[in-house]
Amino acid sequence: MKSITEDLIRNTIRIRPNQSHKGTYGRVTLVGGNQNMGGAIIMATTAAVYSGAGLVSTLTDMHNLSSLHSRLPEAMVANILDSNQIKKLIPGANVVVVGPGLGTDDQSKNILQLTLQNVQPNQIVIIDGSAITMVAQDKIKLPKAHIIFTPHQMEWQRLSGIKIADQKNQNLNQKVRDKLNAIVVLKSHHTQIYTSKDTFINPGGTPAQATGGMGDTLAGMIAGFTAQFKNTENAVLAAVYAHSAIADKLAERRYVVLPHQIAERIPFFMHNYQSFK
Ligand SMILES: NC(=O)C1=CN([C@@H]2O[C@H](COP(=O)(O)OP(=O)(O)OC[C@H]3O[C@@H](n4cnc5c(N)ncnc54)[C@H](O)[C@@H]3O)[C@@H](O)[C@H]2O)[C@@H](O)CC1
Ligand SMILES: Nc1ncnc2c1ncn2[C@@H]1O[C@H](COP(=O)(O)OP(=O)(O)O)[C@@H](O)[C@H]1O
Ligand SMILES: [Mg+2]
Repeated sequence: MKSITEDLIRNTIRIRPNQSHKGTYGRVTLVGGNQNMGGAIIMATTAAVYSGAGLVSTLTDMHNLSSLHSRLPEAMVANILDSNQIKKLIPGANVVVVGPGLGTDDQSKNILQLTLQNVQPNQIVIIDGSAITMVAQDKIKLPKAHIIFTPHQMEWQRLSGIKIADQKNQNLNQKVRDKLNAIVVLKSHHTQIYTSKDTFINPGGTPAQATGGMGDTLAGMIAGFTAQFKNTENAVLAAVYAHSAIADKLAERRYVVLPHQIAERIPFFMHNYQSFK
C-alpha cells in the first residue's frame, strides 16, 4: 500500500492561471439534506465552495434554505422535491455529490434514483452517507460515470458485505471495488483509497476529527478538488490528505476539531501547496 505524499499534493494543486474565470473551476451540484439533517449538506456545500469550485448549487429541502444562505451566500439553492430542478442541475454539473443528510425513506430513495438517472457518462459522482446505505440496501442501479464512494466502515460493511473486522484484508476490499468499478475512499483512522490500479493510505488523521459532519466535509472537498484538477485520482488523494492534514494541525491546540473549522482552513492549505502549472 502506498502512502499519500506531500509531493503528490504539490503536483495536484494548481497555481490558478490569470486567464481564468469561475467557469474554469468547475460546476458542482450537491443533493442532500432532509428536514432533520440540513447541517450535513450545508457542511458538504461549504467544503466544496472553500475548496475553490467555480459554481456550486445545492438541491436540498427548502427548510434548509435560509440557514444555508445565511452561512454561505456563495451557493445557489434549489428545491430537492422539484424534479425539474433535479433534471436541470444534475446534467449541468461537472461533479455531483449525493447523500449527505439525504435520509433513507421512500422520498429520499426517489430523489436518489432521479439523481442517478440524470447523471451523464462524463461526470464525476460522489456517493456518500445515506446514498451509500440506499445503494447497499435497495440495489439501486448505478449510472455509467466516474463514481467515487466515500463510505465509513459501517457503510462499507453494508455496501460490500465485508464485516468491519475483515476490512483489514485489502484483497477483499479491492475485489468489491473492482465489481463496483469506482474509486472507494474507505474512511477510518487512517483512510484507505482503492483505485483501479492501486491502494493508498492516508498518513494523517486524528480522533479530534471524530465528530458528526466530518465526512460530509470530506465529500464536499473531494467535489471541489475533482472539479478543478484534471487527474481525478490525484484530486481525490489530495482532498483526503488535506482534510486530515488540516485537522492534525488544528488538533495541536484543540481537543476536538469541528468540520467548519476545517472548511475555513482549506484555502490557506491550498495556497501553501499550490505549485503545479
Ligand atoms: N448535522 C447533520 O445533519 C449530520 C448528518 N449526518 C448524516 O447522517 C446520515 C447517516 O450517517 P451516519 O454515519 O450518522 O449513520 P450510519 O448509521 O450510516 O453509521 C453510523 C454507525 O456506524 C458506526 N461506525 C462504525 N465504524 C465507523 C466509522 N469508522 N466511522 C463512522 N461510523 C462508524 C457508528 O458507531 C454508528 O453506529 C448521513 O446522511 C450523514 O450525512 C451525519 O453526517 C452527522 C451530522
Ligand atoms: N479517530 C479518527 N482518526 C482519524 N480520522 C477520523 C477519526 N474518526 C473520524 N475520522 C474521520 O472523520 C470522517 C468521518 O466521516 P463520517 O463518519 O462519514 O462522518 P459524518 O457522516 O458524520 O460526516 C472521516 O473522514 C474519518 O476518516
Ligand atoms: Mg458520513
